[in-house]
Amino acid sequence: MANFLGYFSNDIGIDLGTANTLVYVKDKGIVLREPSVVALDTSTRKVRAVGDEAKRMLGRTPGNITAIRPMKDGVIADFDVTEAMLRYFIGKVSTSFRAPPRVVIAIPSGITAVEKRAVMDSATHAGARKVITIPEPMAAAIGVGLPIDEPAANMIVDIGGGTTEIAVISLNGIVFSKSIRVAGDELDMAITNYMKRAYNLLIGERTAEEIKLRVGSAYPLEEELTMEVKGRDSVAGLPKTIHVTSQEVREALADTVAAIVDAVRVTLERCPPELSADLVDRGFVMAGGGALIRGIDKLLSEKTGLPVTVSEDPLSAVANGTGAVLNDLSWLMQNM
Ligand SMILES: Nc1ncnc2c1ncn2[C@@H]1O[C@H](COP(=O)(O)OP(=O)(O)OP(=O)(O)O)[C@@H](O)[C@H]1O
Repeated sequence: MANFLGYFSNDIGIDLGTANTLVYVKDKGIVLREPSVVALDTSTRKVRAVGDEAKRMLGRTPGNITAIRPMKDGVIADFDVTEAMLRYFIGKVSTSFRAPPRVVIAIPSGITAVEKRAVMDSATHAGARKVITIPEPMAAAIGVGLPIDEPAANMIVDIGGGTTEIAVISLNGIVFSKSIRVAGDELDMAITNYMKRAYNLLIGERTAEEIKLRVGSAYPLEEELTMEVKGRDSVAGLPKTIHVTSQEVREALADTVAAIVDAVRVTLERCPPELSADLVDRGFVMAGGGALIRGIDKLLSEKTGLPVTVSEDPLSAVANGTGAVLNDLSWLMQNM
């Protein structure tokens, strides 16, 4: 029965993320990578733009258009808009398909049954012929190449936009997992709040993310950085420019980073002793865009005493994992 579902080439894997959606087409690899953002006409709710084009509009729309992120904390916040977004992305990659695609879609491990059903319905309404789900940390572990079929601990820490997923996997199964709704978006929010508190400076979502990317860190840097930040003075109401240092941003991020460190430690504390013993040598692998925060690997290694590796292309790990299982959907159905 191995591969009984695998004869068609129109199978796709989707990482439907809070920040980014990636689509993997079987035998082709990742063919689409766009922000999970949709711009809508305010009065008619008609979709005006999706993905990259819509993200450029975030915070800059006139009254008749709203740019929204339909996924929040790793789950669907707006069902209709998520469906429209998925329909657009699926349509974009499946122009050459003869039949509607079968879709493997990664979902957070902490999701409720109702939330899972919403994702599946959304993909079905968006044009999928069949929808199979895979827990995000499992997809990430497969995507980074961990030998999850071995009787040994494989640990993955995936810091995305809305959720941080931590899991210990052995013999194709999740032994223990923890999902917290604290990740990249919370880090951006911490920066927004800091700017308001320290400088009376109001900044938008995109600026907060840019500060994180350019000067954000979780561990002291060999050479600290500075950045010019523009926004609006909350008292005078006028445009204002300030200079912020990487030390300040690290301080702003500290509490949120600590919550992620805590979740990793809790997972380790719950790990059965034999698997803990494996982790002493094997350590864990980091994936998701949050793995790229400067020094987060160093901090986590220091706080856990374990070796930590950042995967080669952390932003693609989950999508690559969904792609890897497309070759053997029967494995997925047996194990998930
Ligand atoms: N170089 C970087 N440094 C710090 N953070 C980064 C970097 N690159 C991307 N990010 C952050 O990673 C997050 C997006 O990561 P990713 O695409 O893995 O998440 P997602 O899959 O959309 O979210 P989720 O898994 O929570 O649904 C964003 O918050 C983004 O700001």
